[in-house]
Amino acid sequence: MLVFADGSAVFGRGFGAVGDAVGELCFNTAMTGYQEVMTDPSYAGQIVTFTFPHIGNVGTNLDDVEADLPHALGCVVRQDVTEPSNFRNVEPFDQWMKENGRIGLAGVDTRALTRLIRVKGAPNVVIAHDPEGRFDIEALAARAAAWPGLEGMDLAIEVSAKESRLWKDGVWKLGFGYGLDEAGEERPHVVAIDYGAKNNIFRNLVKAGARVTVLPATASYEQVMEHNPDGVFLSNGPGDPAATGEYAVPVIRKLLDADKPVFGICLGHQMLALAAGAKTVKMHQGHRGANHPVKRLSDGLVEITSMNHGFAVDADTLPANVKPTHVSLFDGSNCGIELTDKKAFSVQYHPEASPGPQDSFYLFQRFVEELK
Ligand SMILES: NC(=O)CC[C@H](N)C(=O)O
Repeated sequence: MLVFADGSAVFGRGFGAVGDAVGELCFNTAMTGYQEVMTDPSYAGQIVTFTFPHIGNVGTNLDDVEADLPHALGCVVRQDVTEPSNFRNVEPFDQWMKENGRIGLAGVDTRALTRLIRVKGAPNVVIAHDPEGRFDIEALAARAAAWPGLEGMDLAIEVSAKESRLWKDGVWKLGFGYGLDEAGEERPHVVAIDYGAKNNIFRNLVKAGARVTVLPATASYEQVMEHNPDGVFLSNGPGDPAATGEYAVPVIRKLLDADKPVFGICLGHQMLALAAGAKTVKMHQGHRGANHPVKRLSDGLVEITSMNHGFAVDADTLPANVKPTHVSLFDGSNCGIELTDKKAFSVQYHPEASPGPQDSFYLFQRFVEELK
């Protein structure tokens, strides 16, 4: 069941792990890519309602992962998970959820739940799974009420890579998998700061022609510079961008002062904006899906994008040297910036897709070409 802070509850049929977890309930409208969504570290602290009814029907595989583990705490789905039907399947979705300690709830009216989130905003809930049905609803509601919520919560530090490493894989090809990066030393060197990165971002940087070294979120300015980067990439990640405190924004400021080219995605976009002097705000329901239209302001072209964010850059707070470059056609919120006096730009959406359309792959090429 799902238990809300006010004591209301939604019942369904449990799958995956037995137990309970507290977090923010959000919804994602993507029609493909549930394994990528579940493993996206930006979903730490969240429970995902999938609006698409057939979740789990292609099972899980070893390739479609954005991190080593699922990071979403659980998921809520309409249909019961069926036998996997796909040549790439390795393990059924419900078993994969169970092995990874993630809770699933099926048989829920996900349309009603989504409407509730849209009206009331993303609520804090407990998801609980007990095959015997022994639920202490009052205690679970109290837990949901006591959870402080994502605003002010720093989660990037928890999911970030702990060690630095060289990234090797390129993008996935049918029959070949991810393949190895044959890149030589002469390729531009991107130091990617991992605040909870999705793997497909690094794969796309490699595909665009970069050599990629991944550093932990807590890497200091000096540690970044030791790797002699041609450019620095700021990754996506979970939690409140304004709560990343001392380890992120001050380092980004120093990188800008040193005129290092910077490219940021999602949390990285929000933190570049903070470093430039803008503010971020918590959104009512957030944007999560794989078909969000975004307008590129330079020429009016519309990109269909993959999105996953619950915070946004407040466009009214952008300083004079920060130009908005992209805007959401759903609600007008800021979706991209460029610093006019530095080589730094970022987008709120996910050009690496996974899941989603490939309209925005050009951004990786643009960044790597600039470094060349
Ligand atoms: N995908 C992301 O990087 C999400 C950024 C941030 N945690 C948000 O919810 O807005």
